[in-house]
Amino acid sequence: MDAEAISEGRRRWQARYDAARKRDADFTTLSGDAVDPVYGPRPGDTYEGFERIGWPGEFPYTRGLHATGYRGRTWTIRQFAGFGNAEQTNERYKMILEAGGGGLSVAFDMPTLMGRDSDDPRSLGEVGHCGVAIDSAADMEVLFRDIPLGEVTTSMTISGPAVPVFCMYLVAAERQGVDPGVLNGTLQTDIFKEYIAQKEWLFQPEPHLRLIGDLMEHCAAGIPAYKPLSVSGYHIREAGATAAQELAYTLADGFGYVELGLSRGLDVNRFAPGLSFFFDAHLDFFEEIAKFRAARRIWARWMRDVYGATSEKAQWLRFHTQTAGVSLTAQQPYNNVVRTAVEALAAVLGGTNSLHTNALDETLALPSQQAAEIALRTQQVLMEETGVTNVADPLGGSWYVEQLTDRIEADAEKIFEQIKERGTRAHPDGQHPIGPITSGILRGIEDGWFTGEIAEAAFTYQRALEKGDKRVVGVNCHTGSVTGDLEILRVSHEVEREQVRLLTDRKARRDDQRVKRALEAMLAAARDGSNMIEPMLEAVRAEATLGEICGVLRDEWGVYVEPAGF
Ligand SMILES: C[C@H](C(=O)O)C(=O)SCCNC(=O)CCNC(=O)[C@H](O)C(C)(C)COP(=O)(O)OP(=O)(O)OC[C@H]1O[C@@H](n2cnc3c(N)ncnc32)[C@H](O)[C@@H]1OP(=O)(O)O
Repeated sequence: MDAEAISEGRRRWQARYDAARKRDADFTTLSGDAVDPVYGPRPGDTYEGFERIGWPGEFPYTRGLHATGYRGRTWTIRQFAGFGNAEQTNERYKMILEAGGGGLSVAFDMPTLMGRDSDDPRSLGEVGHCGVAIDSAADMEVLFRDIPLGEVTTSMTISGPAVPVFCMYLVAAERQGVDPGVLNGTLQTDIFKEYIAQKEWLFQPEPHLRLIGDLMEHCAAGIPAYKPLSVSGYHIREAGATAAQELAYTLADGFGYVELGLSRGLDVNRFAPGLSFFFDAHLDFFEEIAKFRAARRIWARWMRDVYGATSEKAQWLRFHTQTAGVSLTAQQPYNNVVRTAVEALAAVLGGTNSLHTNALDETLALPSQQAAEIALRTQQVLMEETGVTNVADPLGGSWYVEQLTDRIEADAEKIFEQIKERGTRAHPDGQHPIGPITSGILRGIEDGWFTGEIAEAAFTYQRALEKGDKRVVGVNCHTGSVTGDLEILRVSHEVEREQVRLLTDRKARRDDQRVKRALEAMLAAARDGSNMIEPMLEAVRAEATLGEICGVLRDEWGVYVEPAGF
């Protein structure tokens, strides 16, 4: 790019920056020196390929979505939390908000994640263990007691039964007197990554995608600020994928949902802002920063050039990051605070919009109160003390980071080609039921391609670790010492007994006929192809349980069985 074009871009950025609101904060260095909000080539310099880097706040958004970077708004501190029953988790949320957490993030227990009630025989021993137990709208009400749903943005990590859980959230808002139309938050929903990596699916992919389409339609029409999909690379990475695989599979999944929206006749500029992303921040500091920068650039380009998005928000890739759970070690667990801080810094330098930092004891149990607080404070130390919020994309222009960004982008593009090619093999006539990328994803799930590729990458890493080529402190080098007693959070089995008692009591008090009629109406919608959200909401209002709703749909659509692979 020639010097004049670079200067022109800087002038555009400056105008945007000047017009935008900045936080009332000190943006000087620790020594008191002024720093610019962004740095770029010196006046008069040329820079080949600068259009791929650009300025924060403009296409292709490599350097961030906002001209002001974190000077306008810092990232959201969003700590993933939930355990025991709704009452206990509600207490933890109040602690998080009081300690300065910017938003909430619900972790559900395994029965809830699998669409089962607490009294289901398969739930035995799991109720309230890896998250909070939610059986019906009444639990959701307790979960958010004294927390104004119209004001706090809440993320819910749930995918198989995302839609009925979302309906419970809407009903909890109604019961608080909040208009559901003003809700802002995120539902994970992303089912592709369940088939690809995390394996918490319920139904066959096709009917499940139809249900997601209903959700997208409902939100685009009536809950404009809500993000009904958090397309997740985190679980793909944690299963052993490389950085480029994490990026490519996740963005491809995102393209799949865009194709789903388009196939339903929705306006891309209206529904695409409802797609957000969720990535892992692993330990290779620069590779992770490059991954985040490449993610924004690829997404913006595909959204504009392939899917015809013209509005800024429809081209934006917004993402939440969680530090890598898989990088934590049970050995010398206090070192995990350091690992998490480094990973969190990579996320911030990569311009994350929202962040969860893991607690040091998470390889052993759910976080204790103290470990959860240290994790939260880690973000606050980065935010308040280090100066990283002063300058947008401070590593932009680094030869290393720019080349890594280009390389990861090129690797991802190769993977998109492989996915597209699988789609062509599935539908050689070019008649894709949803879209070409979606056909490729569905074929890759069906024939175990994604799982195989991830397993291969995980195996390669494990072999390198065992040979000692890759080193982990406390595990295969510098072992011994740094011990100490950790307080371990244990969830009492009493929680399960109490939850089952509550559920039995609620079922005895509800109007069973109303529940039956509502479930039948929902089934009728499942069969006639009409949007299922309203009838599902009606069932939830009648206190139909999650297990009942998912049970009806399981019977109708069948459960998914994974193909065996070696
Ligand atoms: C591993 C575990 C498991 O499975 O067990 C999990 O999955 S845990 C998974 C947990 N998942 C999560 O927690 C997902 C969290 N995701 C989210 O919160 C969202 O989807 C998100 C990534 C888009 C972040 O949303 P957010 O509200 O926190 O942050 P945003 O970036 O959207 O910022 C909020 C508003 O401020 C605006 N804003 C932000 N920065 C600026 C700036 N510098 N200048 C001007 N405006 C700004 C945004 O445009 C937006 O407004 P406007 O909206 O008007 O544009």
